[in-house]
Amino acid sequence: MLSFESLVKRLWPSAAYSVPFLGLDFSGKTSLLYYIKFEADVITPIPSIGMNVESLPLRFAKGDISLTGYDISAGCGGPRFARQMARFYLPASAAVIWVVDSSDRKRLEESVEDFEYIMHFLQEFHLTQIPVILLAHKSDLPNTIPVDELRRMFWPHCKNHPFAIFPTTCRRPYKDSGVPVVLAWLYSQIQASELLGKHSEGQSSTKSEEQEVKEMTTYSGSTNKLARRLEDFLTRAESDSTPETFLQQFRELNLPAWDHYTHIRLAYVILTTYGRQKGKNMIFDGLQHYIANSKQATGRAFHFTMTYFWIQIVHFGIRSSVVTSSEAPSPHNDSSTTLTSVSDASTLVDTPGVVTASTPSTDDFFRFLLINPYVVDGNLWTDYYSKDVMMSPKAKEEMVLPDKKPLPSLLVRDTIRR
Ligand SMILES: Nc1nc2c(ncn2[C@@H]2O[C@H](COP(=O)(O)OP(=O)(O)OP(=O)(O)O)[C@@H](O)[C@H]2O)c(=O)[nH]1
Ligand SMILES: [Mg+2]
Repeated sequence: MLSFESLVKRLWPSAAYSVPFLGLDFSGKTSLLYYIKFEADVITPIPSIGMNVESLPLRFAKGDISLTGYDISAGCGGPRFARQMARFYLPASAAVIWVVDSSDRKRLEESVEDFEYIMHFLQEFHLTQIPVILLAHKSDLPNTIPVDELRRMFWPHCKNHPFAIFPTTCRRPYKDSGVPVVLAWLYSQIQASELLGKHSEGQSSTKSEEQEVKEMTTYSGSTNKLARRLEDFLTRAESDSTPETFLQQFRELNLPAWDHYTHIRLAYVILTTYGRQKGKNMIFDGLQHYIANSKQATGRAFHFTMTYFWIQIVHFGIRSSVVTSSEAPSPHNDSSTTLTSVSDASTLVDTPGVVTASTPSTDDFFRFLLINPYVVDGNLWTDYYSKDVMMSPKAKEEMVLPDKKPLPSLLVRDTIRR
């Protein structure tokens, strides 16, 4: 069984303080994350799936601090997906940032309800020292909900957490956006908890591993199907063979299993090792060969659109897993680019003739799963395709576009990166 500490160490390998941006969909989490990173409103976000993870090196008069900011979106797994995933991510947080779209009164109750769930979770896990920051976001818009009203609604759920509420916006110059005040408060809280020895390391290590495991498995709110599947995937990833052995097994028609986990790992290992252009063809050809020649896949037929769909989803997830410390010019940090990720993004560029292969480690796949938990959902395609379209003879033979919504766009992801 996996402990929180091991999960988090693999997810955020550096020593940075991890800070999740949580809140309802459309509240502005992704916008804020990149606004902080670039000190400017430079991205056009699309509804996120999975997570966006960014290094945020911050500079203050009293010293520097490195945060790993990430937003967990509701994503493809349904509106409750993010909160069901909380148990995997929150225990090592240095703070929790809850984003409210203060211009949206209609969804206020829903936001309070989800916030209450997260607070309840923190209580249950005795994570009561974690500072909680509520952002009354989109403060540039007219008729926003007054900060005092938000305080009255949210604060009672905060119990003993250090709590603060700030209006913020990404639509004003950085210095007038409210964000610098938020970060200064966060910095002071982290400093204070360092002095008192209460940083996450101390918080989670005060419990025995046995106690953690028991709580993980018995917590009433966290028993949804996808969370259990993620746990199952992570457990399998713990004891996987090396990527080289795995590829060898694929070539020799001798994979350990023929199931969703194996297919996702296959796409991941091939795309990260060979890049998208070459990898995509290897997956198409390799799967057709496997299905035609292996008893393991007896009765299965190659499905072109389904295969393409998963290549796209896994490729998108690989892009999301790249954490950089300063890959774009940031006023926080002007040192040269350093990639600290599972795989250098350049391995994935479709540039003919250029193959900058790098075989991922087993840990990399583990981390990929944590950042992109939605890939565990074998029915994810139903978010994009109707059954009639996906199961049509045409879709089995050739690539058919989704009829419900467009596939996640790699171009948008790349725009964010620049
Ligand atoms: N007026 C205004 N709009 C904002 C602000 N911040 C974000 N938005 C817009 O709000 C919308 C939602 O922003 P996102 O950053 O995608 O929200 P999110 O919480 O990440 O949404 P999901 O990924 O779906 O969970 C986008 O249209 C943004 O441009 C802001 O400060 N002011
Ligand atoms: Mg988002």
